[in-house]
Amino acid sequence: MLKLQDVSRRFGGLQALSDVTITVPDGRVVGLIGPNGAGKTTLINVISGLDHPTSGTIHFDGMSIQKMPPHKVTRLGIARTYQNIHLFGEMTTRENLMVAQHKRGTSSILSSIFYTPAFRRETHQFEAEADALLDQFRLQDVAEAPAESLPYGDQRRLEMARAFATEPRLLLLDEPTAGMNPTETRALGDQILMLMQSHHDLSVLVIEHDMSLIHQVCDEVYVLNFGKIIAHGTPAEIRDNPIVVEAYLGKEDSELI
Ligand SMILES: Nc1ncnc2c1ncn2[C@@H]1O[C@H](COP(=O)(O)OP(=O)(O)OP(=O)(O)O)[C@@H](O)[C@H]1O
Repeated sequence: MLKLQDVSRRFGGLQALSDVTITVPDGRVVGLIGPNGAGKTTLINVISGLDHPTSGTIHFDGMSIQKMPPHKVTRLGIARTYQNIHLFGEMTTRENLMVAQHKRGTSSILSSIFYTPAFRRETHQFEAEADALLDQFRLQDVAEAPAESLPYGDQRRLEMARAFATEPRLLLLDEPTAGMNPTETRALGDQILMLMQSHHDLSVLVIEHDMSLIHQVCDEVYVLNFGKIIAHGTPAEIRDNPIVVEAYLGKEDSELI
């Protein structure tokens, strides 16, 4: 379980997060919505160790993580995707997955140079797991293609598969459907639901502007506005909440439906 308690992040004079308290229980999909500039990416950055809160605490399974660097947070079982795609473009789809798997590998550099039995076993295990991920994320047909040559929707799915290759217990998704059409968005929602069915302990925190995805996958939703949580509830409760509607209608680019 992830628990943020009174988390604040100030950038100079700008209060990007202000006393944010949220919980992501095991086995649940929690949505985070809010107008542009509300602080959503900052929130995912402080959870994943890319940034740190100015004050407040973050606990994952009871362990304090608010000062941890990103690689330690990943090792604890928290993985993320980015709003802008962060793939290794010249590497193949399969290689992108295997790089992520090696983050949890135990073989030393020496064992790889001498190609020891332990190193070979680990490599075979990673190859088998990469095949399973390619299958699960419907990327078999593009397994040997450079990531940069993939259609946009496939690149987004590969980002999610690569985060999943680290075997996370908490997946942080930063606008996973950005730039997708409604059919691709629906398919990505199905993908998240399938992951939840096959991995009962997995929890997901998803930032989204697309309310159809929020309704499709989320058990509960938090709404952030000017760095503050202004509402929390089921997707239906959030849709009907006048405070939330006002926060969005106050913006010219209101996208809440
Ligand atoms: N490193 C930084 N230095 C200074 N200000 C920052 C920094 N990162 C974010 N901010 C500011 O913090 C506020 C929150 O930004 P953030 O990117 O978290 O919002 P967001 O809700 O993710 O927005 P969007 O939906 O547009 O991605 C914004 O005003 C942004 O300009």
